[in-house]
Order: sequence, then C-alpha cells, then structure tokens
Amino acid sequence: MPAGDSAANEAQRQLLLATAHEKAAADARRTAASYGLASATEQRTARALAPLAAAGYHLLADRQWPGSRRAQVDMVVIGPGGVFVVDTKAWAEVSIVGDRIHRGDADVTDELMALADLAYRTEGELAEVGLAPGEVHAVAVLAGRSGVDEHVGPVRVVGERDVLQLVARHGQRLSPTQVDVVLTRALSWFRQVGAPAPVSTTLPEPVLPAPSTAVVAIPAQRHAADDAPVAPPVPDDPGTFTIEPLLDDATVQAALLDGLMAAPVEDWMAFLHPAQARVVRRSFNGPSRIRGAAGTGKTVVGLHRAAYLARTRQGRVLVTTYIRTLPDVLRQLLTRLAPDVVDRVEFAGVHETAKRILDERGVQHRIDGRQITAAWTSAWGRVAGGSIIDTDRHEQDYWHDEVRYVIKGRGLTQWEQYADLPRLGRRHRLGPQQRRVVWDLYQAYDAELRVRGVHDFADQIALAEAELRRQPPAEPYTAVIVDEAQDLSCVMLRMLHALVGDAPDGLTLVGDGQQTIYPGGFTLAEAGVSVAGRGTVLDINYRNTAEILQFASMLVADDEFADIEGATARGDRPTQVPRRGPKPVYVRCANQADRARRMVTRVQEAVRQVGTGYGDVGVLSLSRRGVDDATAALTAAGVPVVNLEKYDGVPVDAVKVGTIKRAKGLEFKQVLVVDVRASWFTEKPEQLDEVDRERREYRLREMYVAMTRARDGLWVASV
Ligand SMILES: Nc1ncnc2c1ncn2[C@@H]1O[C@H](COP(=O)(O)OP(=O)(O)OP(=O)(O)O)[C@@H](O)[C@H]1O
Repeated sequence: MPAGDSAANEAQRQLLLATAHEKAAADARRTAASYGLASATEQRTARALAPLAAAGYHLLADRQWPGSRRAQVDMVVIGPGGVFVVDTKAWAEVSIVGDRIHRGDADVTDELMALADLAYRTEGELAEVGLAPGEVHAVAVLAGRSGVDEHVGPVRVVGERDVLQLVARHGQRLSPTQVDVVLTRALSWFRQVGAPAPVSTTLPEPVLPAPSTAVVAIPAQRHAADDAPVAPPVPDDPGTFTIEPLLDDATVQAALLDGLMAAPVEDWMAFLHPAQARVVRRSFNGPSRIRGAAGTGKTVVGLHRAAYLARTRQGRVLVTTYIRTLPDVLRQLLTRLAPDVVDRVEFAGVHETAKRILDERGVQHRIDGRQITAAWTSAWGRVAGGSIIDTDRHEQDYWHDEVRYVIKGRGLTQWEQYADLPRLGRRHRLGPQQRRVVWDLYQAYDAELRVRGVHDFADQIALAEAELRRQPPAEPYTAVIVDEAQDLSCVMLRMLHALVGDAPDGLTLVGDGQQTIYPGGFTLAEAGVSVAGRGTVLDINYRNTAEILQFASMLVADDEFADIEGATARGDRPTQVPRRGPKPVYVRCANQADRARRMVTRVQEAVRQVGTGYGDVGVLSLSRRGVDDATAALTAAGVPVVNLEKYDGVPVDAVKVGTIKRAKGLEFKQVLVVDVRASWFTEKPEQLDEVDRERREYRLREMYVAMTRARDGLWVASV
C-alpha cells in the first residue's frame, strides 16, 4: 500500500473515531442531565418525607430497582406504618380515568404498573421474613402537586405535599423490632446504587473503505451546534415547580402525631410467620384447603388471604362460615387488618348467603321456627314414637340430627341413597329396619313442612344450591373463603363451590377436623370438590400456652374423626407451642350454687390481673341453660355480661357468656368452662358401647374447642 494511502486511511480512521467519541460524549451529557432532573424532583419528595425519620421511619434513597441494572427506585420508606416504594413523577396534565392514568393524551398507566410490579415482588421478598402482604405499598408522587389522593390499580397516586400524611396515616402497624427485621431484608433487596455508572472509552474500531478507493471520504463539515453542550431535557412541567416550603411545621407535626397516636394493631395483622405469609400469597389452581390444629393461625391466614385476593383481583370476595355471628367478628378484624379493601370483602354466614341467593332470584322460602318444631313433633308422633328407634338410648335430638345433618345435610331424596350410606362419624350402627323408620320419619317431617308451607334451614341451603345449579351466578365471586369449614354440611359446601367453581384461588376451605362438633360427616369427593395437591398445614400454635393445650389435648388424645378428604384422621398436632403460663385449674364443685360462687370469684380474680378486663373473659357452657345460669350469677354479682349471640367483635367491657358452639373461632385471655363431667377424664372409651362412645366423642370435641379458646388462663368446673 503506498504511504499516502496509508496516511489517508489513518486520517479517515481518526476522524471516524472522533465522531464516535463526540456522539458518546453527547449521550453521556444527556444521561447526566436526566439524572440531574430526576434528583431535583426526587429531592423534593425526600424533603417531604424527611420528617418521618423522627417517627421511627427509615428512608432509603437512590436504591437499585431489583432486577434491573440501571433503573433506580427513588425512595423506599420503611417504618411503623409499613413499607412504601415511592416513585416521583414530574408529569404535567395528569388525568386519571378509572384505572388508567394519562399525561395529556398519552396513556402512561404502564409506567405505574412497573412500580406496582416492583411492590408486588417486594411483597414476596419481604414475606420471607413474615411481613404481611398488605404492608407493602406502591406510591407515585406527582411533583409539585398537592391535594391529590387517587388510585391507579394497586398504585396510590398522591401529590408531593400529600405523601407525608399518606405514610403517617398508616399508624403503628409494625413494632420497632419488626421494622428492623424488614429493614435488614430490604437493604439487601434494594441494593445501594454505589458503583459509578459504567463509563466506557472503548469504541468499536471504525470500518474503513476498501484501499482501492481513490477518494478519501472526509466527513461532512460539522455543524457548530453539535459542539454545544446538550441542554438537559426540559422538565415536563417546569411551571409547576415552586420553592416555597413543602409543608409548614404545624402540618408536619399534626401528621406525625396522628401516626404516633394511632392504636397499634395486633402483631399478626402486619407480621406473620413466613410460612403463613407464603400461604397468603400462594396461588392454587383450584379449590384449596388450609388446615391445622386449634390456634395455629388458620383464621388469621384466611383473613389475610381474603385481603390479598381482594387487593390483587377484580371482583368480590366472600368470607363465610357456618356460625352466624362469626362473620361480624371477622369483619371487625379485617377493618383493622386491611382498611383499604375491607369494603370489597363480603362477610356473611352460610345461611345468610343462601338467603341472599334466593332473594336475588325471587325464590319463595319461609323459615318459621315454631312451625318447624311443630312439624317435627307431629312427624315423630305419627311415625317414630314407640317404634324401634324410640328407646331410652337416644333422645329425640339424636334422630333430629340424623335427619338434619346426615340425610338433609347431604341432600338425600331417595331411600336407596340412605339405605347403605356409610354415615361417617356416627358410631351407632343402624340396621335396615331402623334406617327404614328414620327414612319414614324424614318423609313425614318433610310432608309436614310442606303442608305448613315452611322450610327448615337445611331446605334453605338445598334450595339455594339447586338454584345455583339451575343457573350459575352471572357474576361469580372471585374467591370464597370458608372459615371453620369442618362445620359445613355437604350441601352447604356444594352451594359455596357453585359460587366460584374450580377457578384458581376460587374456593379456600379453612378448618380443623378435630373441632368437628356436628354429625353428618362427608367427604369432599361427595361434594364434588377436590383439593388434591392444594393443601397446607399450619403447625405453630400461637394462641394457647403449652399448659392449656396439654390439658385440652388430653380430651382428644385418642380421638379419630372422619376427615373431609376421605380418611379417618387423628388431629393435627402443632409442632411448636411457644407460649407458657400457669396450669389450668380444675375444680369439682359440691353443687350448682357452689359452682356459681366459685365462677364469680374466678372472674373477679382474673380481672384483677394487669392487662385483663371483663372483655377478655369468656364463660362457656355446653347448654343454653348453663349460659343462663352463669349470666344470672355474674349479673347478681355486679359483673357486666354480654351474650355471645350479640357479640359482633366491637370491643366491649363485659364478660362474654355463651354456648361453646357460639365461641367457635373466637378467643379470650381467660376462659371458664362451667360444665365438664368428671367422668370424661377417667372413663375408658373401650368400655363404652357405640352409642355412649359417639356421644362422648362429640362432647369431648366440644370441650376441646372450648378449652382451646383460652390464651392465658383456663378454669374448668364440674358439679
Ligand atoms: N403470626 C402470628 N403472630 C402472632 N400471633 C399469631 C400469629 N398467627 C396467629 N396468631 C395468634 O394466634 C391466634 C389464633 O389464630 P387463629 O384464630 O387464626 O387460629 P385458628 O387456627 O383459626 O384457631 P381455631 O381453629 O382454634 O379457631 C390469633 O388470634 C393470633 O392472636
């Protein structure tokens, strides 16, 4: 190659390299300018949030966006009110319509959804240390704005002058220790933007023209403007920026004070065991089951899951249970646990749900307690009185339960279905003749109801279930969560299943077979529901002390029950019972007056303890009669009392008195169980016949439910 050619080539190469360097420099300036702009708006958000440091908050600025090498998170705020992932937007002409946000004509919703996605992933990460999912919030701050408080999907959109109040308003949800745990995890999740942005001086070697080309290509004359520093991009809406103080001192102090004065929520409302937090967020491709022994946090997980599903899905969520009064209590809990979504969750007992379905569809039904009793009495008199089932081994109630739970609970309408039914959970075997009489009794009772033009509660469920089968709901629920699912009848379960079908995360059954106190056991297969591969077991008892649990467990040590998944099962045993306390007290009373006197004394002693008020005490009985007696004795002694039938979860300074059936799902610091039988602790079940064994099993399970309601203290009396 001639020397001149070589020099020309080198000149051309150098010129091309120079152009490439200039372009790289211009790019770097542009990037620098955008950092500068971001920091100006972010700094204002940081200034707005800074006072939170005085209220126990940690502000993490300039953190890496997890999963991205270049993107940053403007600010992560962690403190007593939870975790806030904050992104500042210098947007002008913002409008929000429904779940979409616009800048001028441009739909910028996707930009906020990236933030929502980050909050969602953060929620999963922090669930690993137990932070409840609802405690992570995605917040978009509009620079220069005030008086804005909107939602775009899961993202809260506020003005820069509103963000402090938004955070402070969350109050005291995490304890200082929990904040530390979350902070530690968050520091490794949101890594510091420490390393300088990579600066590369390496440019690709320019490709030169072939040597044969005679003409040396000289780049075109550069334009003078190309040398000028690149101006930072114009802020989107510079006109909105002002430099007056963001918030005056009084406003800041009022906001912080509001947050500091807020009543703390219970531990489990914001912080769970990681295993619980995982179940809350877990996705199941169909109906699922959460089981575990008493006090292992099943209801807690069920409630968190209701909030989580309401927050992350469209549509309605139903929380239901057999016990009429429990949904009100659960609603009260969710109001504090997840105030943001409580309006999207419906709470209704199973019967109330059935009634709503029938009312909505105009199906006539009439429930009349007196007429139902009259129908039963008449049918019994005509068919069963004096028959082979009318013996002194069973009271009429046994046969009433047989009809109500075993037959009607399954929706049986043909004799053949009953003739050789396994009757799960009923130990007293019935021969063909006895079954025949029972069937005749059922038929007569049914005819009596029809003649009187009334339905009983089992009919109400069957009608609703048939109605849903005839015409599935136009707008199915997104999710139905059933607490105390072991109390359901087969038809109840079919009805609830029909509300959601097999949709992913549609049906969640929460319960404990050990606490089965109603006869009529059935399997999920009979109800057409499968939870195969979608079961979870919780195994840490958070409620009871080890002493209380040990005492209660004695009652059910050998108990076997018919589990809804098909097998005969023994109760789940918790692997950990971390709480310790005094031994339960068992007193044998000389007579009823003696029991009443001792019970009142015990209540008075209990409320003398620091931190225990009348509202923390539950007096439980097997029978309504026991409830009436206890109420009378306490009232006579001047102790305020509320019947559990009337308790709706709103704190009340009165001893709660009720039947054990009404106490299901509840808990009290101190529990008094007023009518155990001494023989239950001593008799040998194998020495009893099947009739007595069956009766005893149900009684003991009921006692087990009663005793496991106690958090700190248990007092048990027999006469
Ligand atoms: N992660 C947790 N941290 C602290 N306490 C917890 C936690 N989970 C549950 N608890 C406590 O344990 C108590 C029992 O929880 P929960 O009522 O959900 O249990 P359960 O399994 O539904 O009980 P049961 O079947 O006996 O009704 C709760 O009231 C709560 O006080």
